[in-house]
Amino acid sequence: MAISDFDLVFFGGSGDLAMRKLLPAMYSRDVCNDLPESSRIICVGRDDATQEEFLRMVENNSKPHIKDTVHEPSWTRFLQRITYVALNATDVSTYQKLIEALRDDPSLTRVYYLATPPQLFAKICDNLAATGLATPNSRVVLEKPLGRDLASAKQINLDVGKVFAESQIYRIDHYLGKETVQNLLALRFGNILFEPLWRREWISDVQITIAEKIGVGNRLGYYDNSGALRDMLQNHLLQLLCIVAMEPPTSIAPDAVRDAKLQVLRSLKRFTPTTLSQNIIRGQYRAGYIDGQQVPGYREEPDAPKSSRTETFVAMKAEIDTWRWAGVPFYLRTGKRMADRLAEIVVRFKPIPHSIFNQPTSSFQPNSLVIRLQPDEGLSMNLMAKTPGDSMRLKQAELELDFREQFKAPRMEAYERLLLDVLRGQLTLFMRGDELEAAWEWVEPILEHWEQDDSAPAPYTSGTWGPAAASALIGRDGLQWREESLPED
Ligand SMILES: NC(=O)C1=CN([C@@H]2O[C@H](COP(=O)(O)OP(=O)(O)OC[C@H]3O[C@@H](n4cnc5c(N)ncnc54)[C@H](OP(=O)(O)O)[C@@H]3O)[C@@H](O)[C@H]2O)C=CC1
Ligand SMILES: O=C1O[C@H](COP(=O)(O)O)[C@@H](O)[C@H](O)[C@H]1O
Repeated sequence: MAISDFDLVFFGGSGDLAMRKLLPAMYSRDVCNDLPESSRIICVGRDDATQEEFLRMVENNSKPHIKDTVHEPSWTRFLQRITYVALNATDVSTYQKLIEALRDDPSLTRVYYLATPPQLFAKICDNLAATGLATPNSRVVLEKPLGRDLASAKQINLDVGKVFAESQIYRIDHYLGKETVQNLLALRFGNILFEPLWRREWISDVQITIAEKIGVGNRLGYYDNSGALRDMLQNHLLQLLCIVAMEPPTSIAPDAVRDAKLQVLRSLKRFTPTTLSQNIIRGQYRAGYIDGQQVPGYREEPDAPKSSRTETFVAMKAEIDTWRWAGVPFYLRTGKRMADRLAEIVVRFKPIPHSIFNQPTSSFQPNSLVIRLQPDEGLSMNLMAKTPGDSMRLKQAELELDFREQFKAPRMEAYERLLLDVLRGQLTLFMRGDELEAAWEWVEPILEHWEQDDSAPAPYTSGTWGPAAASALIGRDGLQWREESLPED
């Protein structure tokens, strides 16, 4: 679908996110000729920089983050789209500068992307309304964190909802922009093969892992107040779980998909005092080695509180109380400074009921489907196959689908896809307000439990797969995390 002419305003346009992700994403789409000729990008910050100074900042801080070789004429054209506006987003009297930078044409799409601390969302929306900028043709994009608990998420929904209709609000979860996540929809609902098996009768368990090698980097101020549960699990992991577990939506229309995801979130089994302590593990990284380089522990990171109890790792066993999923454990895990950068979903099927071969049933690895999001994007299906030769020996073999190899198409970063969707007015890959609240509602008892529990997160050495307790969590059910079940190289 073609994009019509737009003015895109990045509040926080001078910040880290805009420089590292948003502007490079817009350049990448521009170079592919996805943006209308006259469309404009307005970057807002407080700093009194001139247009020239700001463009130098973009040159120095944003251009290096473009993945492909920069095509200089396209880069020059891209810079010409950008206007820098210095204003204090909380001071309505400064918005005149923004009014002057915007084109006064109701046929244009107008997008306000709030890449600022969330404490500014309400004030920015109020000020946009007060200055007549919250027009019916405008859209607002909200960056995470979308709250730090249920009450603050509700407040954001309320504040933004006073000015913009739900159909104008785009809540970003960049995992939904990842190619494989959308491919999961294609796999489940574009094929007849999987859906009949996609249920408790055939699936034994599901593992979802997002492991990172990086530590907190320069985001300690934010992260120490957040932790892995708020930063990754409440949003990215739960969104992945929803797409794996949801009932077939009637179409790909935004509300059809979002209704189906909401149903999953509302069906997640609530934790009890017992399951809260048994089924959730939190950890914090200690010094160790990543790719042969020594790295400090979380508490030794610059500015980290020496006795911080913020979790940099979380693993849990979740369950979904529906006919389709009752009794199927969903193991979720995420952490920083882990052994590898890896994001994957592993769907394990039940074992065969009886062996007709001269091999015991226990020698048959149950089939599993591995959906890889990172580092590469693809699927692998593990099957039992006959080994070559004159004896009937069966061994595990892999059917592999590498999306990039298969389609030979250039890769699109998540932010590129999501920004295009905002500009097209396509809401399917964005969270609705009630989804956001349902996710917080489920997570909140965990946060409360940890607040009352004065024990520290389990330490784990950087460069490992997390605390031993995470292996014990899944081991209790006679299972292993996928990497633990793979043969050593
Ligand atoms: N950085 C990242 O990788 C990610 C960040 N986020 C979230 O995005 C948001 C922004 O993050 P990030 O870019 O890292 O933060 P930065 O601190 O780097 O940037 C904040 C931006 O907001 C602007 N800003 C702050 N207060 C005002 C104000 N009163 N008026 C106008 N502009 C203002 C700053 O402008 P100036 O400095 O000129 O005042 C700056 O452009 C945060 O909520 C963060 O949690 C989410 C995902 C990833
Ligand atoms: O939202 C976030 O995601 C990143 C990980 O994203 P990825 O696309 O690189 O997997 C994480 O590092 C960050 O802490 C979190 O805020």
